[in-house]
Amino acid sequence: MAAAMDFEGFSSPDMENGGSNLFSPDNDEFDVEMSSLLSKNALVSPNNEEYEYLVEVIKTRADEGQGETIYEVGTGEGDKPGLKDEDMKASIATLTSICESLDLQCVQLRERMAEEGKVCEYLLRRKLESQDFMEIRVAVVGNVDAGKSTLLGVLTHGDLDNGRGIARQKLFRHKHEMETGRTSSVGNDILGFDSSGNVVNKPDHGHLDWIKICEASAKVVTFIDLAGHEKYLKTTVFGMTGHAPDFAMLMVGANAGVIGMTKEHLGLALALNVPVFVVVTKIDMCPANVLQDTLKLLQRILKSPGCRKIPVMVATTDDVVCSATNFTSERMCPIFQVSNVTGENLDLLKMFLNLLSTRVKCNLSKPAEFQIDDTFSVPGVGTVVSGTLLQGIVRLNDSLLLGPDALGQFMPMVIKSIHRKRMPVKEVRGGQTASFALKKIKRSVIRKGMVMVSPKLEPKACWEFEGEILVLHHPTTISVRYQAMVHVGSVRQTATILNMTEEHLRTGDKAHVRFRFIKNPEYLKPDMKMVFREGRTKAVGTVIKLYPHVSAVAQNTRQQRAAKKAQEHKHQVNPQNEPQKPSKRSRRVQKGEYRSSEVQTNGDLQPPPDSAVSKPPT
Ligand SMILES: Nc1nc2c(ncn2[C@@H]2O[C@H](COP(=O)(O)OP(=O)(O)OP(=O)(O)O)[C@@H](O)[C@H]2O)c(=O)[nH]1
Repeated sequence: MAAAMDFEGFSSPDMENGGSNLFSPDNDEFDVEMSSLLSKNALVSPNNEEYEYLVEVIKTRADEGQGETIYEVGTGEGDKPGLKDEDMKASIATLTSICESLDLQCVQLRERMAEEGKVCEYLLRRKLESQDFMEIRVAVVGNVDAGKSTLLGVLTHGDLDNGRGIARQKLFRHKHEMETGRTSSVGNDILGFDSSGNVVNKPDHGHLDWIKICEASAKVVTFIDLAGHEKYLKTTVFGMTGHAPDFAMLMVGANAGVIGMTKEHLGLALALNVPVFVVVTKIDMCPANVLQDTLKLLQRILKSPGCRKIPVMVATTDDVVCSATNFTSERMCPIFQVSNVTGENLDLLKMFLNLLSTRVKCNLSKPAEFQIDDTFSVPGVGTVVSGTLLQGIVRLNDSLLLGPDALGQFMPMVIKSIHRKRMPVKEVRGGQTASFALKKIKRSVIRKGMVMVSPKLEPKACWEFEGEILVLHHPTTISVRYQAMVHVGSVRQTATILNMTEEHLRTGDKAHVRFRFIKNPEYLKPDMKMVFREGRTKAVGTVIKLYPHVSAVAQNTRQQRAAKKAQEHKHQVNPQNEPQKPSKRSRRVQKGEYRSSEVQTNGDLQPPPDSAVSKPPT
């Protein structure tokens, strides 16, 4: 039961989502007597025992795919692919009945003729409660004017563009963006799909109600719209690191081609291990020869030793199913050609987005770890932080630690309310983005790069860390004491090179480098991907070692004041009961280290009660 790969030069029997063979003998629960389950006829007329086993297998696959899987009917181990019409009918009936028992929606994706008959692929997607939905994050990158905002406007609002920027108007957030037509900040737009894969976005007078979209969706794709202009590169890098995208959508204007920041953005996605797919826009206004030149150059760049990608042109629904189910393999790079004005091929792109499955394994059993990417002050609510829950589960009223502050300390805080895509919820799970309202925390104490973690993690901040880096570009040489901006997760801070394994680094060099943040200690973890940049200088790499700073948990100021007051009160009531530790000077006086003339009669130098000096000071 393996999905066939139609693409030249690319065959991956070991696919992560669709077509993976769960009946393989490696499966622990595999029973040798059930070898019939490996056959393409497994679903034709299973007996009770076989049926139960099939239910279990499909349930496991759906669980592993966070609620969905792609299932192929008509292929089997050692069999020539294809089923006769009658057998296919019986198989589909069995599959439908299994899906009903598991509350899965079963939608046919494609049917093809193989050697011995038909092969069909189905999307099995769990029908989720209105409060729950799967989440995919797609970073949208590409050079200025490639059509990023326009495509997002068209996809999320359903109306085509006029070629003069009408679709993007719905997305701009700042007045200057309206005036210049340029995106400058990280923006989010959502596209919801129901369990059958239909788009649920229904704008009301141009306005999208996020809560309605989420309630009607089984899967929500969040687009992280990043700026294309070089002067906003810092924001773009932050979007790619701080917003933890599952995929990157690289946009290329067909007529302009691979220009400006296109290669830069592609390199960034590659460095951060984010799988990329390409969307070539404006095919309605581009002469055929120019389009061909753009596609040729694009393919050449993707195949080059620096990228090592396998470009796949997506032109049919078959191509969509194959590329979506094999996309997480990271080496494959699907290429779409669309027009935001005529709508050509937008259906293929939507189908592809609907089939994408999240890359991030959400470790729900691990202690919670939330990466903050923004803060807000909401009237009547207070301080709100937004970001991504990297692991664990966070529920209402949970106590977490917020930090690190400038001293590297973490402050206890309580979750007052939770929103997912503006919808109030009771909990959020690993891999999902959310906003939390925090009890009694001022917005001014929070900065980007801070985290909120479970106290079980015993978080430690670090001023210094070691990274294994590769210099992608530097006009001269990098040496010790060089300073540049480090991006790791949502951390964005200047760091100095303290030392490194090479004396100097030039373009193309690799080294182990020890960095020190200049302003605040930060919460990092080994294996995080990092970008180190300043102007045109760029290095990418991985955090390999941390030098942890203090691991203190700060009391919040109100608690501190209350504790201090209680202490003072105790002393006033009966100061003799709990003598204070004598000062260094009074201890010396006690030991006769000072001459009597030096002894003054202020309280500090009064001989303390015996109990306080019973032990020699250490
Ligand atoms: N004819 C045609 N015009 C398009 C298409 N897509 C976008 N445009 C036009 O191209 C121009 C630029 O599009 P934008 O969406 O602003 O480009 P962008 O990539 O978001 O640019 P930045 O936000 O500055 O990074 C607008 O005038 C759009 O109307 C298309 O498929 N066909």
